[in-house]
Amino acid sequence: MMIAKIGIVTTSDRASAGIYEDLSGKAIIDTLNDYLKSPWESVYRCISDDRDTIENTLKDLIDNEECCLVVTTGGTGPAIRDVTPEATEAVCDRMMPGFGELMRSVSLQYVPTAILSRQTAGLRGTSLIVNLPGKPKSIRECLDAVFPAIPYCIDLIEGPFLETNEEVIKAFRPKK
Ligand SMILES: Nc1ncnc2c1ncn2[C@@H]1O[C@H](COP(=O)(O)OP(=O)(O)OP(=O)(O)O)[C@@H](O)[C@H]1O
Ligand SMILES: Nc1nc2c(c(=O)[nH]1)N[C@H]1C(S)=C(S)[C@@H](COP(=O)(O)O)O[C@H]1N2
Repeated sequence: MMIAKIGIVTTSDRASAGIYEDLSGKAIIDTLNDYLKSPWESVYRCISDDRDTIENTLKDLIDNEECCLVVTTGGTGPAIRDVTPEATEAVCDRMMPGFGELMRSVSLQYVPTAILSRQTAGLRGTSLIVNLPGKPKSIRECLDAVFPAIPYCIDLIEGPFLETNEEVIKAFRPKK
């Protein structure tokens, strides 16, 4: 069976400088370990909120590491240093706006400031990039909402077959 490589990118000036531990990157890895039954391998990066660094990291994870999926955390808000959505859009050839729409909508159940996240998603060639907010607790809140559609999206871009632990999260595949 093909092992899916999944990129995890934390963009945070403070986590990358070691001022605090990167709990959000860890939360992505823990969540994917919970969700996925099929074998997968994480390729992890914790970087500053610098736009060129984010773009180069995303390109490296997709073009060289061959990740079928890259999940980012942080840098989606309105602060001046928050540029993850712009970096994502710059490296993608097609955007997937439904991800941001759904995550913002679901996140409103948890925080009234959900609308402050400009999180998006898009395709670079045959890889999917999904932005999550920076707060550790937002990771599961957002992934629980959008992950059911991710395995089918990866099927459509001809990536590896992602199988989930159905008691934790059920992947929805409209066509067999
Ligand atoms: N990767 C992370 N690991 C642990 N806690 C985080 C992380 N990212 C954000 N947080 C927490 O969430 C709070 C708000 O997140 P926010 O995205 O504003 O981070 P931030 O302060 O912009 O990070 P930075 O300024 O270092 O890039 C932070 O103050 C921090 O307590
Ligand atoms: N699910 C969820 N979404 C959330 C949050 C949260 O706690 N949970 N925090 C919001 C806040 S306070 C901000 S400022 C934005 C942007 O966060 P970021 O700059 O860390 O990416 O995400 C928003 N979306």
